[in-house]
Amino acid sequence: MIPAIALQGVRKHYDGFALHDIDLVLPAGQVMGLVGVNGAGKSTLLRLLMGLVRADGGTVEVLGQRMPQAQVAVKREIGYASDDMRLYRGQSLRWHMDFIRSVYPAWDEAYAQDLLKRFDLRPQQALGGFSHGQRVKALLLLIFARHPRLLLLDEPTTGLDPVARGEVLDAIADVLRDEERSILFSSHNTADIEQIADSIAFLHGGHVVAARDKESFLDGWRRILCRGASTEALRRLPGVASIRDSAPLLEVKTGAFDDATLPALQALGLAVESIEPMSLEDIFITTVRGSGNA
Ligand SMILES: Nc1ncnc2c1ncn2[C@@H]1O[C@H](COP(=O)(O)OP(=O)(O)OP(=O)(O)O)[C@@H](O)[C@H]1O
Repeated sequence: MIPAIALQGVRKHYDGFALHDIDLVLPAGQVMGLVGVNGAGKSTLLRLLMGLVRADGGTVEVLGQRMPQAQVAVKREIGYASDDMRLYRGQSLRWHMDFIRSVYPAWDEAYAQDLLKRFDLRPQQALGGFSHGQRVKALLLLIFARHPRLLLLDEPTTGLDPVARGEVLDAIADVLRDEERSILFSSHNTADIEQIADSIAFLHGGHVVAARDKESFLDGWRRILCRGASTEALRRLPGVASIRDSAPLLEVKTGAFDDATLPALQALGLAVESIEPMSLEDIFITTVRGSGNA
């Protein structure tokens, strides 16, 4: 099946910032979470996918078509939510719904009505009077109700209160339940990503520092406490990303935990005291600190 997104060797340079050789594939029907701190390059990557900016090198394919060349055709199939999207503050949500309905034959009014209720939005109210959370939900409603094949959501949950966050995440999860839709969404909130993503990419300093499916991310990382001394051989063990000496124990974080890990530690004279899974947030921070891409 044609992937929803395929980036190969993509580069983009700005004064003081660059995206470096980005390779990323989002299979059709999956949700990918793009995690990165402020300024990591998340919005730039999404703009490249939308054809809003042109890459300096590499290839960008969206729904099987080259971007930005195919952007006119492909954009009809993409729902893009970001700060770049300008809604008319003086017009009501109903006005926006009618406008999009007139342009997109796939507009689903019953679904739009359902989302109005779930998001507790008043369609006659002018958008200028909406709170930030209401504006985000209005934008998502306008996108979701036209059933795009691919959703590109740039930090859809940032700045939302916990209730609104839950509503938005549930709505995103629902989009996938009914049909074969693909979603790429960015966030610096790892909890949101953990909740709904099938795969995760960490972006830092313009590099993809890790990209895997969620289960293998969580399965592969462990925090191991042991007794013994840190050595060069320990630092060189596959996957070891951080070693902290908090005497009398040594804390080792590894991203390549498997059956060989404990025998390897024992062979170095370390006595393992405990092995704990790691949260996605801890995995992200450890990966970023160890990436060398400040
Ligand atoms: N058009 C542009 N011209 C010059 N620099 C740019 C441009 N667009 C983005 N940048 C720079 O690229 C870097 C990455 O920005 P980007 O918005 O992609 O990051 P981000 O991960 O989305 O950050 P945030 O979480 O703060 O939104 C920043 O240093 C930004 O200043």
